[in-house]
Amino acid sequence: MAVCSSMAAWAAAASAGVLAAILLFCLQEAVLERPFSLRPTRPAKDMENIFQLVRNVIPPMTSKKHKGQDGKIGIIGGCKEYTGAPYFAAITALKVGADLSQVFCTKDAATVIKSYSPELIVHPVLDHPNAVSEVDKWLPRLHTLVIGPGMGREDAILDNAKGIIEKAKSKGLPIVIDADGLWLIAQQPSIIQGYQRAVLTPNFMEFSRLYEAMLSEPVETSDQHGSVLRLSQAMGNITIIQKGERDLISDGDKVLVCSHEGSSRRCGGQGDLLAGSLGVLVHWALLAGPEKINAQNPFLVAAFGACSLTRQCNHQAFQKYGRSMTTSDMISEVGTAFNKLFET
Ligand SMILES: NC(=O)C1=CN([C@@H]2O[C@H](COP(=O)(O)OP(=O)(O)OC[C@H]3O[C@@H](n4cnc5c(N)ncnc54)[C@H](O)[C@@H]3O)[C@@H](O)[C@H]2O)[C@@H](O)CC1
Ligand SMILES: Nc1ncnc2c1ncn2[C@@H]1O[C@H](COP(=O)(O)OP(=O)(O)OP(=O)(O)O)[C@@H](O)[C@H]1O
Ligand SMILES: [Mg+2]
Repeated sequence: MAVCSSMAAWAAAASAGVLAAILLFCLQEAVLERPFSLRPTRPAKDMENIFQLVRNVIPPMTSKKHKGQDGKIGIIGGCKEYTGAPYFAAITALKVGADLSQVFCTKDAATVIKSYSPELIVHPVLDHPNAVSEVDKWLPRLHTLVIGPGMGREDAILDNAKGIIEKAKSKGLPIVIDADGLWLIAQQPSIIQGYQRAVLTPNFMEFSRLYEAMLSEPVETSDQHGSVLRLSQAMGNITIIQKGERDLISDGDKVLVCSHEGSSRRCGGQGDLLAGSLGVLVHWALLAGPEKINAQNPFLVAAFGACSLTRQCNHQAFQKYGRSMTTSDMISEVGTAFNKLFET
């Protein structure tokens, strides 16, 4: 770190007090530059090895398992305009290690998404008159629901999504809400408020919309930690990932910061990859049980894992493709990124 290496030159001229101030500056910089830093309301020791906690929840590969045991993820999204987003989320869930990935989209998006990949099970039901009951039939066979990628904002679809969320909550299903699912939540926060088995994954714009809807004031950009903490508390301690240059993750009690190195490439679809990976990690973190995660909030552990993985995929893909990198290139990196972060 440049400022620290030139400290020797400074030492000759600086008094002990100034030197102490420079040391403090370096230490602070070092903390902020770590892959994560923590601003807890409780002692930092309990989340120190957050990476290890993520590793602890990854299920072992054994011959004793049957198809589906490592994860059955449902994606609610996909419409005429957006077919890539649900595909990105669904295929990422499989690449992270889920066994089955199902997309529930509108009729005219289904053939398109099916054409992207034979691995996905695609249901053309989201604009069906009985969409809610059609999806409800599948909920008992899913571990996590990811709502929003490419869902669009048509009133009829948003109404169906609201009904699907109610059904999922009644079954205690963990729910990731992203993209246009967050548009719905900003209009009607009570749909999810207080449901602590949900994780919200807003980008800058989605966070601002939700924050203003819940706290009736603009986001305080100079106090990012406080803002994500306050929004989580206002939502009833739902876990929130505020995506950005650094990802801020809060359950209303703690704030984790994921600043794992990514790149300066901001192509569309990266949030959809994050949402799909989060769907799997939430299932694994809940399945692992409290002893594997130091009795921490499983949604915090899963969120940190998904943020780190997404940024690592970005970093690896950018190394290869630079400015021409796309989210599809990132998806090709999921296996090696996951292995590098969590299995070596
Ligand atoms: N290939 C696809 O099918 C894709 C579909 N997508 C879907 O598109 C729908 C709308 O998503 P959007 O993210 O565009 O909608 P938003 O309403 O969140 O964002 C609208 C616009 O805000 C701007 N913006 C984003 N971050 C910003 C920042 N930090 N500061 C200032 N402006 C910023 C961007 O230009 C963005 O398009 C969602 O359903 C999403 O899933 C996207 O995920 C991208 C890829
Ligand atoms: N300025 C930045 N520097 C580094 N990484 C960033 C930056 N902004 C966002 N990211 C990372 O990019 C990923 C996607 O965040 P982004 O804000 O683009 O989500 P999004 O808008 O929902 O994406 P999508 O296009 O899929 O909807 C996250 O992993 C986030 O950490
Ligand atoms: Mg998004």
